Amino acid sequence: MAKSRFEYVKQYERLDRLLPETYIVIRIDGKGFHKFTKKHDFEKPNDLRCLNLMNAAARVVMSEFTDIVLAYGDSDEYSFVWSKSTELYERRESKLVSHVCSLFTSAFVFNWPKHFDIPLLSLPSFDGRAVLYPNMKVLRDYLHWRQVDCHINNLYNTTFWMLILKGGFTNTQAEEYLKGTVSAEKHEILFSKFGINYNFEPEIYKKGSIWIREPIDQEWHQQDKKFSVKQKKKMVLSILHVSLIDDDFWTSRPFLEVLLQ
Ligand SMILES: Nc1nc2c(ncn2[C@@H]2O[C@H](COP(=O)(O)OP(=O)(O)OP(=O)(O)O)[C@@H](O)[C@H]2O)c(=O)[nH]1
Ligand SMILES: [Mg+2]
Ligand SMILES: [Mg+2]
Repeated sequence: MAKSRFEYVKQYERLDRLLPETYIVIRIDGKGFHKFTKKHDFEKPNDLRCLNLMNAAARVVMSEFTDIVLAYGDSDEYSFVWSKSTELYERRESKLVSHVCSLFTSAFVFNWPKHFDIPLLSLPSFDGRAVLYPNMKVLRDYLHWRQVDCHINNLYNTTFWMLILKGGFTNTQAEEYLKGTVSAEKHEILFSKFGINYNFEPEIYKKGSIWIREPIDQEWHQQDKKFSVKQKKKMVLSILHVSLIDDDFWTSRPFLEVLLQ
């Protein structure tokens, strides 16, 4: 078929194939969730309904894109880690990022009524970015970074909101009170003022959530070779709230590194 004289405009499009043989991480983050959570009167500092909804939306994304091996989420963000060898959409960044973002958002909206008994009062949206990591060390350090961030924020927010909700502090007073305090001091404030042992706080708040694709057959847990497509299709998605920084997370699940290849 003859090309139209307008066809030349295609040349203006940009190639955006992501570097091969690198781990792709797509991180999405809620737009203006400070305002969104206020509007929907979320519980402070953690609203379990929202965390469950975020986890449900992440599960939808992982079910749709089987080259995502694991995902880590906390607060209003989620990181999706793809196998190094994925060739989905020829690794085109805009295709991958926009699909993940829009599917996550529609799953969040679609599943809202299952988690909240109030209607949605504004339209949530999520930004997205792809970052490439060249080896397992940096990939693991990336996940550690997000989990440490979750821990630091949660310890701060738990102490901050206790001071306000139970301690009678104003926002400004609580902020001033916590300025410059280290972790141990926040633990101490929680314990001495409110009788809270931070270590006993729910793991989902302290560690965030991790979805993994997991073989159901125990033998596959030991496998150090590649998985067949048939085996991959039979895998299940499991959610965990554990330390990613622990070597144990990886050594007890050797199939993850195989899937990530
Ligand atoms: N009360 C409450 N607030 C939450 C919860 N989860 C997230 N948030 C709010 O969402 C915000 C997320 O932080 P950010 O992603 O840095 O900020 P943002 O307002 O979404 O702004 P942008 O991401 O830059 O668009 C937090 O600062 C909280 O205000 C929750 O479970 N309960
Ligand atoms: Mg946000
Ligand atoms: Mg955020």
